Amino acid sequence: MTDALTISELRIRTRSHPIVDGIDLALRRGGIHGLAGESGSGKTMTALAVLGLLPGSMTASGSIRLADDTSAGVTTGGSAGGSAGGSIELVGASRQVLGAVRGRRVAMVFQDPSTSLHPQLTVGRQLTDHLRHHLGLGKAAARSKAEALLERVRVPDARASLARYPHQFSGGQRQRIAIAVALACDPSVLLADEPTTALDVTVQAGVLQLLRELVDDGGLSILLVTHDLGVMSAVADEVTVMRQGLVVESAPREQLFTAPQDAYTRSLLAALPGSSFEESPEELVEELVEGREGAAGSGGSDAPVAASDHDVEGGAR
Ligand SMILES: Nc1ncnc2c1ncn2[C@@H]1O[C@H](COP(=O)(O)OP(=O)(O)OP(=O)(O)O)[C@@H](O)[C@H]1O
Repeated sequence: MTDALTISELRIRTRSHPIVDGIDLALRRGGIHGLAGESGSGKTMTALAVLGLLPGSMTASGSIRLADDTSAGVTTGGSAGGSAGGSIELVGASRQVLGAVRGRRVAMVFQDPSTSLHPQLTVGRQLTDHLRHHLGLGKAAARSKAEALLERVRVPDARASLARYPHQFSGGQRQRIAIAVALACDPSVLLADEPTTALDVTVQAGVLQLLRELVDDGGLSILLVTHDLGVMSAVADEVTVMRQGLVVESAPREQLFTAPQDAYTRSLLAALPGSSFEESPEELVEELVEGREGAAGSGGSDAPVAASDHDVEGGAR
């Protein structure tokens, strides 16, 4: 299977009405695929369907296939949830298959990092518990991997940070820590649902840059759910636009932003300040943040990550 995740004819419905009405989406390996669209269009439910985490009142049909590069596969047989032809079907998968996929092959980060962090456990404990439970690591190995994970997501002073509690970090650093937890088992796919929406504009850039770096470093593909097309323009390689449970347009970033085919996409883009898509994602992130700072009348700058997150010094109490 060439793509990291392939969604085909996905339908999600409650007893009374459709939520997602037959969508297709291919998340390329080593790419960021943006899922955009108005509130209620079905973006979050699409992401939750990947992990089999839809509300109990909803059912899914169609197909979500996850590339399976391991020789053993997740399970030994069966068509629903089985590993076949180098991929694992997630729609209708058994608990056993979903349990093996969640957190290990596919991880998720949410708008509010507190969703994934326990307030009364140190960051080190949360990471090491996770690593010991999922990867069976010993205490020392788990601690050293936990420290490496915090370094990977650029939390300053990783070793000392292991002893701190989530409330001792700023919002941006908490989101980085939530990303570290998500990456603990080296998933191939990260579902990021509005990961920067709750953050200050200056902090958003650092987190977006981190997502880009994680993908560029190799081994990770990201489905980035956001209503914010500015964020999309900065980091996504491809963008799918949803409206009322349907895909209205799906295209590479440049094409979508410079030659949108659909009237709804055009109306969303009309609200954005113009950008040149010849620039690198890093330049676009910078431009996005500068534009927003200007609009917000902020005097802040896109300083290096630790400073722009005004973390540890500014955030740790
Ligand atoms: N627990 C639930 N039970 C029933 N319907 C729900 C539930 N959660 C969400 N919905 C409905 O499902 C539809 C799709 O919601 P979803 O959260 O996927 O939208 P979204 O595109 O992610 O929007 P937003 O950007 O506001 O999060 C909406 O109409 C919403 O009202």
